[in-house]
Amino acid sequence: MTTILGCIADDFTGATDLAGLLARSGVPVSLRIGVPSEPPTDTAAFEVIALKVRNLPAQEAVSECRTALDWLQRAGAQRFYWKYCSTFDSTPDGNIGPVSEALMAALGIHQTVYCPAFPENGRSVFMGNLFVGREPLAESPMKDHPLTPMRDSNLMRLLEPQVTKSVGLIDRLCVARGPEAILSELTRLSEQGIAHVVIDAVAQQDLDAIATACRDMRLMTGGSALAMPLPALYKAMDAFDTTFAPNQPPEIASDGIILSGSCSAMTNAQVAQYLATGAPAYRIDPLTLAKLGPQAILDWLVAQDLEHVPLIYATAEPDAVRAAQNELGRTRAGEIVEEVLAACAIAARDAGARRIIVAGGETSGAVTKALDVDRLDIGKEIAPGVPWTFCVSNGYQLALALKSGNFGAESFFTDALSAI
Ligand SMILES: Nc1ncnc2c1ncn2[C@@H]1O[C@H](COP(=O)(O)OP(=O)(O)OP(=O)(O)O)[C@@H](O)[C@H]1O
Ligand SMILES: O=C(O)[C@@H](O)C(=O)CO
Repeated sequence: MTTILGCIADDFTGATDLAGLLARSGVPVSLRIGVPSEPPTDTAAFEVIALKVRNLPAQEAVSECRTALDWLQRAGAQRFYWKYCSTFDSTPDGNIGPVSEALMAALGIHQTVYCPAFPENGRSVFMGNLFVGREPLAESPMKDHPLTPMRDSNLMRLLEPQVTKSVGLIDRLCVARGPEAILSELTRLSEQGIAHVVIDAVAQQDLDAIATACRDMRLMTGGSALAMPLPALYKAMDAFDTTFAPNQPPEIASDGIILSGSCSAMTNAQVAQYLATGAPAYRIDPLTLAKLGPQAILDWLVAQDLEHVPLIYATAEPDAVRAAQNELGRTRAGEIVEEVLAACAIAARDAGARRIIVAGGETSGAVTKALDVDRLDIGKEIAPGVPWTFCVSNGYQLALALKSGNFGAESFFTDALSAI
């Protein structure tokens, strides 16, 4: 099937989030892990390429995203979506802005929109400021993120140092007037040379209006929720054939493992709640790991009964994360944890785990790469933005749930296990 929308996601949980929200419309969605080495065949109407580029140097991120764009263009896509985090995770160097500008240049377009709002998960944008629940981004737990601490809530100020062209805003007052008002404001801003337009949205109706206004844009950028209305809009435009057979989820054995590398406030609460169930658990201390290596963790894992779905976690409160980073450096602390959780995923799979739950985007990237998975099928949504996915790793059929740090209820881990 010719691809209608080609999507590039900057991390793996972001990719499953986007694929899950697109799949809510019942359309065929294919999720590729990394840019496929083969030319496109057997493509879906909606293709999502999961990359791990959020924390790379900007030039490397740009180069990977350009390669993804080329593949999606070869799949026939005419419209594209650049998916980043609903909490706009980035640094002054990027990578949201540099990738947008590179994709715009490659597509020969002069304007795009930015909207990370995801109202179902409490992310809203008002007067260009991003809120997490009722808190401005910079006052939310995101201020302590281990890799991209967010210390400003204003999306224009966050984006400006990342791009070379001008940044503007379409505010909620305009969005509330509907798609035509949004379109004419985009045109007015374009005439003023504004290339990067942040758009307010506090509710899904706002995102529906923005998506309607922008449905013909060659490149949109944002969180997953802005993309969610696109399948229905394209169907209404007769942009693709809507007859297809839905996939049947495979039967998956119940042995499993939970690997948590996210240190978000929500993951801390989810880990605490899972520990309270009495499930077997191992806490990774990055300082001990750096000193003694991973063997003790792997030995513990192979001694477990995977029917009880053990939890291995480095999840910690901000003070403990800072202490590890002060000693090891931010990048090294992150890397050694990701490496050991990736090694645990392989060991657990080889010991019979068929349900693997991973918390954290970078962590999910490391685990999925280690499992050498190249494609995920999208299954049932466990929580908004977190579907079960299915894949084959080393000949084994696995179910993977890749949970964004902040998503899911406190009972997420038990919710996931009972949703399959
Ligand atoms: N105790 C710890 N000390 C220092 N770094 C840690 C610790 N535990 C985990 N990390 C690192 O913190 C980073 C967490 O990022 P990750 O993307 O996995 O989670 P997240 O940001 O909460 O998730 P998402 O991107 O989906 O919102 C990883 O690189 C992980 O290895
Ligand atoms: O948008 C989000 O919050 C998530 O999909 C994500 O990108 C987490 O890394």
